[in-house]
Amino acid sequence: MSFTVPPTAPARPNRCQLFGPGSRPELFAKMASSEADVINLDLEDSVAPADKAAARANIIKAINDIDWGKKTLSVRINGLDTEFWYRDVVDVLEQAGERIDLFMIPKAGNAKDIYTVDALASAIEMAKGRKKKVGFEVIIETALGFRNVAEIASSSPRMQAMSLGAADFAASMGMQTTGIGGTQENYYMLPPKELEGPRDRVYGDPWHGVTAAIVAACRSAGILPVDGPYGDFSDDDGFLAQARRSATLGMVGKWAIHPKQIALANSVFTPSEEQVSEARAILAAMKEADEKGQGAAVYKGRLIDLASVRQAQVIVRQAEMIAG
Ligand SMILES: CC(=O)SCCNC(=O)CCNC(=O)[C@H](O)C(C)(C)COP(=O)(O)OP(=O)(O)OC[C@H]1O[C@@H](n2cnc3c(N)ncnc32)[C@H](O)[C@@H]1OP(=O)(O)O
Ligand SMILES: O=CC(=O)O
Ligand SMILES: [Mg+2]
Repeated sequence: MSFTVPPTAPARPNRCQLFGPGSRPELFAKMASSEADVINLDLEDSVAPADKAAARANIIKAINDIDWGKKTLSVRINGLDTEFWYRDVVDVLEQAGERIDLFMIPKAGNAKDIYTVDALASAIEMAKGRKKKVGFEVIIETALGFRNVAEIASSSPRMQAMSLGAADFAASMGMQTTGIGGTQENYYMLPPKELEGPRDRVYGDPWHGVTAAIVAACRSAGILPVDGPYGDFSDDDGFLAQARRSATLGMVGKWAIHPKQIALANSVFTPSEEQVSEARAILAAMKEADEKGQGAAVYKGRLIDLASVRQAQVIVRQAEMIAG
């Protein structure tokens, strides 16, 4: 290990973040009774400009009136390049009670963006005598945010999580797609032409680079890396494939933009019984090896050592944290 020890991420489940437009208050009670760990009430891109004020009022009322249970409750504010964001922060922090947990800051470009919202939130919290400091989560969804992902992740003690926003990210990067996340038709490789046999397409993952960058930034800053939206909510298999790739790379959860995606996300980001018992078996085998004074051992024909212990602990800790 480096002498620099990264802080640990918040120990709370974040397997699924369910979004709903602030302009559709009829959805709020359904969101509260869902199986999502995190609720994101949206003031940004799912709310038309003419509806922003009404959506703010809806969200303030919902924060105050609805029983959100143990869920993490987050409000996505508008981007810092708009005329809306300051009023989102001011109205919510002045008028909503302490039940709100997080602001989600979209299109984060650099640490100064987060500092700006931090300064405003801090002033309001002091003025209003709020006891609980609101936390922050951000979306990496621009080329600038991708470039500055590490400074954004460690920009404020309020930071708790960071999501990949595939739709805006694609737009900002100039990617040739209108799909929101997942496999892209033209992102493929072919076997070398010298090889015999059919040249079937092998699809790559166009989100791999930014996903790995987000995970590294989050893990070294002690915050939670999260995969964002999968737009085609009629494609369960596509959602599962995208979520499994993110989970394999270290993300802890994924957004749902429709309630049918909640169970899919929860299934991927809850370690399965097989994964947990395999991890526990590795820990037991290493304990036995340790008692014999060995740092490495053979488990089911493969090497395990102290790194395997750390890998197994990730899965066991995740399962225990989710079980509560
Ligand atoms: C790129 C980004 O920024 S993504 C993040 C921002 N986007 C969003 O927040 C969009 C969130 N999702 C939605 O607004 C909606 O789900 C839509 C527009 C995609 C589809 O809405 P609908 O056409 O009403 O969906 P549909 O008819 O399939 O709904 C089925 C049921 O789920 C409910 N439902 C739909 N969306 C949600 C939701 N987000 N949360 C909770 N319940 C919901 C409906 O009310 C309906 O309930 P019912 O069976 O009791 O009548
Ligand atoms: O905000 C989310 C996105 O994908 O864009
Ligand atoms: Mg976006």
